[in-house]
Amino acid sequence: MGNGHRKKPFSGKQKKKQLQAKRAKNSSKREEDSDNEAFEALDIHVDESKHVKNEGGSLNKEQISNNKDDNITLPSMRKLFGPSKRLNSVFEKLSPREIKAQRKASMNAFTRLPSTALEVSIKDIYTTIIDFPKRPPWHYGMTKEELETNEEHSFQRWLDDVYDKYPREELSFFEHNLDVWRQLWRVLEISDIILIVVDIRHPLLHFTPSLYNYVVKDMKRKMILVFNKIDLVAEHTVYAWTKYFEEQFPEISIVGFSCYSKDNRIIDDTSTASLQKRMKRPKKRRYQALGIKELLIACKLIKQGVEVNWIELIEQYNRNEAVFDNLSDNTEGKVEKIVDNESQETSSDVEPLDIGEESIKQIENQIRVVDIQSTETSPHKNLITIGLVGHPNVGKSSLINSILGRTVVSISRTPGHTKHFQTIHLSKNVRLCDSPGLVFPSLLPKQLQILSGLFPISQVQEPYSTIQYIAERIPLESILKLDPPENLKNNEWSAWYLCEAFAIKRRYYTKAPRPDVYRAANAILRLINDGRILLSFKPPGFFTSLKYLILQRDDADLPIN
Ligand SMILES: Nc1nc2c(ncn2[C@@H]2O[C@H](COP(=O)(O)OP(=O)(O)OP(=O)(O)O)[C@@H](O)[C@H]2O)c(=O)[nH]1
Repeated sequence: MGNGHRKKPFSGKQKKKQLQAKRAKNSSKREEDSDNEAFEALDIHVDESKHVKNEGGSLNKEQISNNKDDNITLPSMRKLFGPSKRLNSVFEKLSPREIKAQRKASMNAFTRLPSTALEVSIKDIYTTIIDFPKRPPWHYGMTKEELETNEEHSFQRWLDDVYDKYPREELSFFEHNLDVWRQLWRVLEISDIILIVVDIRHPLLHFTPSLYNYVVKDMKRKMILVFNKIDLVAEHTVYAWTKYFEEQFPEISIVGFSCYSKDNRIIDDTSTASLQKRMKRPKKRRYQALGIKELLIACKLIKQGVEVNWIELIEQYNRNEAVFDNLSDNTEGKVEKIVDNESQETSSDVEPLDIGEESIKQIENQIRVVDIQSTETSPHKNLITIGLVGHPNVGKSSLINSILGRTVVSISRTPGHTKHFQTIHLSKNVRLCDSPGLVFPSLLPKQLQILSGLFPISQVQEPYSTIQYIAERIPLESILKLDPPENLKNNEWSAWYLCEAFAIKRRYYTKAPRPDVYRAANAILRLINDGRILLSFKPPGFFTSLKYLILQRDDADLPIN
C-alpha cells in the first residue's frame, strides 16, 4: 500500500476459478509430460510422479437413460457437468462388466495378422451410416428460448432414435453434447467451402459419409478433403488413398497437407519397426507446411460468386512471404471469435496458449458462444468462408496456424481441444473458420476410435483391447524392444504381457508395487497417436499393388512434392 499499489480484492469465486484453471492446465501438462516420457523404452528418463488420470467428461448410459425416463431434457444433462463444461465433449462410459471382460480377454495370446489386415475399405468401416443431428428449421421470428427448446427436443429425439436403432455395445463413442453440435451447425451454415480434415494414417475413420452426404448432396456446398499429417507416411500411401477417395467420392477435391516438413527417410511406411529411430519427437517444431498452394488452388477452382484474388494469395505464398500477415489491410490474419450472445463477431489478438487467470473471463465469454440469433446464418455475398470440420485431433487448428505461419489458434495433442469456432481472415474476402473436433456416431469398433486419436487417451477406461488390436497388426514387442516376461511361453504375447513388459522397462509401478500396466498401455497409445510408432491403414488392394505404385511413382502426378 505504501508503494501506491492496492491489492485487488479477491473473491472466493475468483479463487475457485483460478484453481480450476490451474487444475486444467496441470492436467493437460501431465498428459504432455506423460507423452514425453514415453518413447524410449529405448532410453528416456522416467518421472514416477506423473501418472495419467482417468478424467471426467464422460456420461454413462445410466445417466442418459435416467434422464430419458425422468423426461429430463438435455439442458438438465448439462447440469451434470456444470456451466464451465458447457462445451466439453461428452461420451458414454463403459460399464464395469465390459471393462472387466475386455481386460480379461487382453490376457489371452493374440495372433499376428498378415499385413493386409491394415487394408480397410469404406464398406468395412461403414457397414451402416448413422445420421448426425441436424439443426431443426428456424426463422428470425422465433425467440431465443423457442429456438433453443426446439433444438434441445430435436436433439433428444435424435439421441433416443440412435439408441433405439442400434445396440448400445456396437455404437462407437460419439458426441452427446448438443452445444458442440451447435458449433458444427454454425460453421456449416456460414461456410461456402467445407474442408474435411482427416489424418492420412486412417482417413476412412475420419471421413464421415453422413456429413459428406449432407454437405455435398443436401446443402450443395463444395467440399475439399484434406489429407493431413502426410509427413507421417510414405508418398505411395498418400497416392493410394487419393486414388481410392477419388473413385469413391468423385464430387470432392483432395489435397495432401502437412504442417511440418516431410521426413525424407520415409520411403516405405509399411515396415514400422525399421522406422523407429526417426520417431523421437523433436523438442520444438516449426510450421513448415506442405500443401498450402495446392489447398489455395483447390479453393480457387471451386467456382464462387465472390471476386477473390486467389492468384495474389497463391503468388504471395509462392514468394514465401511469411504468410499473409504483411498485407496492408488490417483484416489480414485477423482472428475473430464469436464472443457474444448478441451475435457480435469481434476480433481479438492471438489466442492465448495457456489457460491462465487472464483468459478465464475470455473463455467464459467464449462459452456463451452459441449465437443462434446471429444475422450471419448463410454464406456472405462478398466473402468466402472456408470452414474446417473434422474429428478431434486431426490437425485443424495446426493447419490454420501453419497457413498463417504463426500460432493464431491454440493446439494440443489432447483431442477435443478446440471448444468453439473462430474465424481468421486470409485476405479481405477470404476467411478460414476453425471448428471444434466432433465425433460422429458410427458402428466403428471403439478400439479403432481410440487408436486413431479421436478420443482423449486420458479418458480411455480400457486401453488393453486397443493395444491388442495394434499388436495384432504391428510387432509392438520388437518396436518397443521389450524383454519377454518370465512366464511367457512359446513367445505367445498377449496385450497384457506387452503392457506389463513396457511398464517394467519404463519403471512404471503402482504403489503396491506392481507394474503399472494401465499407465504403460496409455503411454503406448500416445506413441501411436503421435506417429512415433507408425500405424497407418491402407486402401483395399494396397499391398498387392504396392510394387506397381512404387514403380509408377516417378511418372505419376503425385499429390505431394
Ligand atoms: N506430424 C504431424 N502432426 C500434426 C500435424 N498437424 C497437427 N499435428 C499434431 O496433431 C495434434 C492435434 O492438432 P490440432 O491442430 O490441435 O488438432 P485439431 O483437429 O484442431 O484438434 P481439436 O482441437 O481436438 O479439434 C497436435 O499434437 C499437432 O501437433 C501434421 O501435419 N503432422
